[in-house]
Amino acid sequence: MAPHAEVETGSPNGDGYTNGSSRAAPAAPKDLFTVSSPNVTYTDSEIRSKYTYRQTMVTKDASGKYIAKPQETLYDFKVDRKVPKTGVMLVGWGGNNGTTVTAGIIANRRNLTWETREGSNTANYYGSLIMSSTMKLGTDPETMKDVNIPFHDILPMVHPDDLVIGGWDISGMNLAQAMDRAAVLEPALKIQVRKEMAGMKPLPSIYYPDFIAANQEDRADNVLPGTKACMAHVEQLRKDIQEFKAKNDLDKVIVQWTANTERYADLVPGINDTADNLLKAIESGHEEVSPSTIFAVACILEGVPFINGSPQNTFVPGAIELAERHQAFIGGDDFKSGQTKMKSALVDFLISAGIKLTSIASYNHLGNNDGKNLSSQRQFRSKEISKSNVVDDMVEANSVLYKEGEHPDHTVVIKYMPAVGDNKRALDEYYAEIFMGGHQTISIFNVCEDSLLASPLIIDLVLVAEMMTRIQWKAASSDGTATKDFKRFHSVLSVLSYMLKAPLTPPGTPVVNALAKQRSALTNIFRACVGLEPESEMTLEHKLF
Ligand SMILES: NC(=O)c1ccc[n+]([C@@H]2O[C@H](COP(=O)([O-])OP(=O)(O)OC[C@H]3O[C@@H](n4cnc5c(N)ncnc54)[C@H](O)[C@@H]3O)[C@@H](O)[C@H]2O)c1
Ligand SMILES: O=P([O-])([O-])O[C@@H]1[C@@H](O)[C@H](O)[C@@H](O)[C@H](O)[C@@H]1O
Repeated sequence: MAPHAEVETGSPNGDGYTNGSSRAAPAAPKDLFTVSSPNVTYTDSEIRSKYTYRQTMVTKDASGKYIAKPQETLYDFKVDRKVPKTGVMLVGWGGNNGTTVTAGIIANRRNLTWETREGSNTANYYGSLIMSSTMKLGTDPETMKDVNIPFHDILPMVHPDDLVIGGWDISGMNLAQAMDRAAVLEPALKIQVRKEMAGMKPLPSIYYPDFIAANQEDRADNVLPGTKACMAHVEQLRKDIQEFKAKNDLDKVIVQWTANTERYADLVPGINDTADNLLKAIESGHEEVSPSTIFAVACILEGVPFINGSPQNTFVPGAIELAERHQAFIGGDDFKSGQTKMKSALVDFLISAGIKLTSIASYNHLGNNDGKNLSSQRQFRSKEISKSNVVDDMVEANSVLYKEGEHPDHTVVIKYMPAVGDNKRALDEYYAEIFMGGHQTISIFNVCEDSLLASPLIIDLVLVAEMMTRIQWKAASSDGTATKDFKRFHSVLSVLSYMLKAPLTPPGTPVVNALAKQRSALTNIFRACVGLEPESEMTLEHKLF
């Protein structure tokens, strides 16, 4: 993996920041590969590629027969090679995920090891697609074997060790105290990061009690004045971001919501249906504007990518329109960490194998604060939606098994059981019809250590969102004439879908939940940026000889 800058351990200054100002700028990573092609050029600052995007457009003739027509579109991609000094601000920084990902990055940066009863552990980024998975670069012509590279090396991405971390929380505990409260990490690890984390204190946040469970009130001792939307809150959050960026001498900031799951906001015409109405609603203090939407608006106006790791409908239509207006990046919803990640792979396998899944029963219980918040029906409803819709695209794509509107029974249950803490238990039963009236029953018992599964996703979401800010494209029209200037991808980053249960997509575009398809999309978009063809498993070189 490309080396990254040796950085000092930020000596915290206690006001919600690690002291990034003394940190060295990330060294320019040494390229693991270059592409030798007339369609790809490298300069010190950019990678340029000409990429032919091949699709098959399908129409119907008068008789109703499909007509499949191959179509090619030539794109120019431009990638900024300069890896920026990047900070991440977590909303809910003092939570289980926030403290765990912070400790994890510190431990990796310092290459810590710690003893447990099973033996010695060394810091790693397992569970991060970007940091711990590989992709096939190509084939060795001598051996005809695959050449695989670390996913992180396909494009000049930020290294998580170099991330500067800050954020907000309605709980005023410093990160060391909050790490103890979370009860996720081993004492032998905690003791090594405690000093640094003790100096990290979340910034006060906005708290509108009606949006999260009432049982969260006892944590809310670090809040800004005001319990409903106002433009002062938007401006304060923008100021927080500006100060974090300046104090830590950052080039980029990414903001992620890993705070509690909120209830859904009602979609109210004239209030949150358009960008202008949403801004007016904030001005007027409308009670249907949630804290997460306030954070989204602040980030959009500040030009900072905002990602929602929880299931609520943060991105009301007005927020999406505002993001499009400002060409700001947004992404969400709801980290896909354990039970649902498994589901989005297993359901894809079953249905694409022609097995008719007829029911899915997903039960899970957990004992962390997330579970406590989700014990409230309105907050659970947000999660139930995101956990239930994950099979829709796979079912709808198979008209052989399912008639129009037909789908498997699907139930989701979440219970709060304090005893198990962060070690969520997921129990699933998949019931399917198979050949000639047979049935297949798959029962899974899956202990998901929630925060240790979610933390690598938080990192991947930051790395991919930041990378997307350095990629631009323009399309040569089908007649080959050059078209408009370079522009960024659409504001809604559906490319983040692999890490999310309920992927947000540009209005009117389809939602893909199948895990393999999501990974393939991310992989092949990044490959296209360096002029490489999509990964194909055809391996004709092994078949046609
Ligand atoms: N595997 C996972 O852990 C996982 C997977 C998918 C989604 N999620 C979602 O991620 C979120 C965080 O999970 P967690 O386990 O860290 O929960 P947590 O309850 O431990 O942490 C949430 C934190 O948010 C803080 N908070 C609440 N409202 C806030 C506000 N308005 N501003 C700032 N801070 C606020 C709380 O004080 C708390 O510290 C939850 O919404 C959860 O549903 C978690
Ligand atoms: O990602 P996943 O394991 O399917 O879903 C999880 C739920 O099972 C769990 O109840 C909830 O607390 C987590 O926030 C997460 O959403």
